[in-house]
Amino acid sequence: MHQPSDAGATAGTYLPGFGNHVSTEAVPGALPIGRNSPQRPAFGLYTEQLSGTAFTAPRHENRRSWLYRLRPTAEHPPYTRYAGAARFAPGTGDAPLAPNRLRWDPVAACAPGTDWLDGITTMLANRDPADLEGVALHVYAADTDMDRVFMDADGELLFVPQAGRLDVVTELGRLVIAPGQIALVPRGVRFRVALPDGTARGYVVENHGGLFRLPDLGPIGANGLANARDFETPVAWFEDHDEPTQVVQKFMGSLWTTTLDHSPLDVVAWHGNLAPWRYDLARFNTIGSVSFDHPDPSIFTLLTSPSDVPGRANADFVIFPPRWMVAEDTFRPPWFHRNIMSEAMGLITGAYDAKAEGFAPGGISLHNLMAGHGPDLASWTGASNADLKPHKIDGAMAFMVESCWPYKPTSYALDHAQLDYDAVWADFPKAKLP
Ligand SMILES: O=C(O)Cc1cc(O)ccc1O
Ligand SMILES: [Fe+2]
Repeated sequence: MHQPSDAGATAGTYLPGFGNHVSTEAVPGALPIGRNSPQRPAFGLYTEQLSGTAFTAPRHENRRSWLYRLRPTAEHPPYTRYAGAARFAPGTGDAPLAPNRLRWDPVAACAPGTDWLDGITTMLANRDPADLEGVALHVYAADTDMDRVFMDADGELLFVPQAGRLDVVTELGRLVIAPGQIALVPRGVRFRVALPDGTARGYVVENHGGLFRLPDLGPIGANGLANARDFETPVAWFEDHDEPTQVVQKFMGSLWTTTLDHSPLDVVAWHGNLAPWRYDLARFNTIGSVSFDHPDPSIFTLLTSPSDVPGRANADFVIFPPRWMVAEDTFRPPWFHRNIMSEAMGLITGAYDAKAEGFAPGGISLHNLMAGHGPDLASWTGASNADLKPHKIDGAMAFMVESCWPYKPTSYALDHAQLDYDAVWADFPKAKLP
């Protein structure tokens, strides 16, 4: 039967560090010592290796964990197409991609009884999951705990809550996150999401490419931005639940389902360096200009997924946290620019300094490669005339998923974009030559 909390550590027990080699057991003696695959694991547990990188990946990039579970994952009936989650993973269509800038208001409230999975709307995607490259941006709105279990074979999932906490119950442990925190579930790890506050909204970044890692710091030095010690990995937790459990998985862009006669969240012990984690954005050590000019936003990179081209990210996850603006003789908000990288942005709370209005918490903006963008007229006017005293941008948290691959909006997204986004850059006064 269901024995959540007594069967191991309760939610809220975490181990610090990013990408560490962790050993954790919810039942003493469950974890083999000195070998991965003993002939007869303790208690008749089943051994399983979960690989997040190729067996032969260089050692510093190699990520895998060993799981010791009540039943082997291999024991399952065939998958058939899943009929729910109508706005999840619908594909982006073959129509030519217009170069237009686009912006979206938050999605409408969900129908009552919608869980996190069925409450997902896919907004933007680039590349095919089978390419093992690219990223997708989904939003969710939900008001019901999941009974079923989900697994994404197409990529790792980065949760960015915007309203309401999430209790992410995974094969490798439980993570509770609130708005202002983020969490990552590796590709292939099964989980369900409960809503401690009854409702929840937010974003999910799905990364098909190289695993998110901490960026190199270059001249910044050995410390700064997101520090490794502030990431938290849950200890082992399992449920012993012999009841029918629906499993839904995303595989090659479509959703599939099967039903097990037990819960697959049955990993009693595990060790390795492929694991879920959570991180509090308030721990981000924000670095900026203390002289003049507005630095490139790469200074705010929290996580990076590299592509095959050095320095050109498959996806950078970048945040715009509260910070002091002190630069002298400087236009302080983001400048006008055109970028070879494609920029998808979301807003967790507050107001973004380049957009006076129209970019609401829960909304999204898209500036694909070479799209001219930057401050809207109101922000430009204000910042051009501001008294340049030290000023704190406070109470705001925006993020950007910057990708070398242009994003395609889904057909739902195209049908629901704001109609007049271009107008925010209308009516700039012409420069006057002497
Ligand atoms: O377009 C945006 O708002 C994101 C952004 C922020 C910034 O500070 C500099 C460049 C940039 O693309
Ligand atoms: Fe930009």
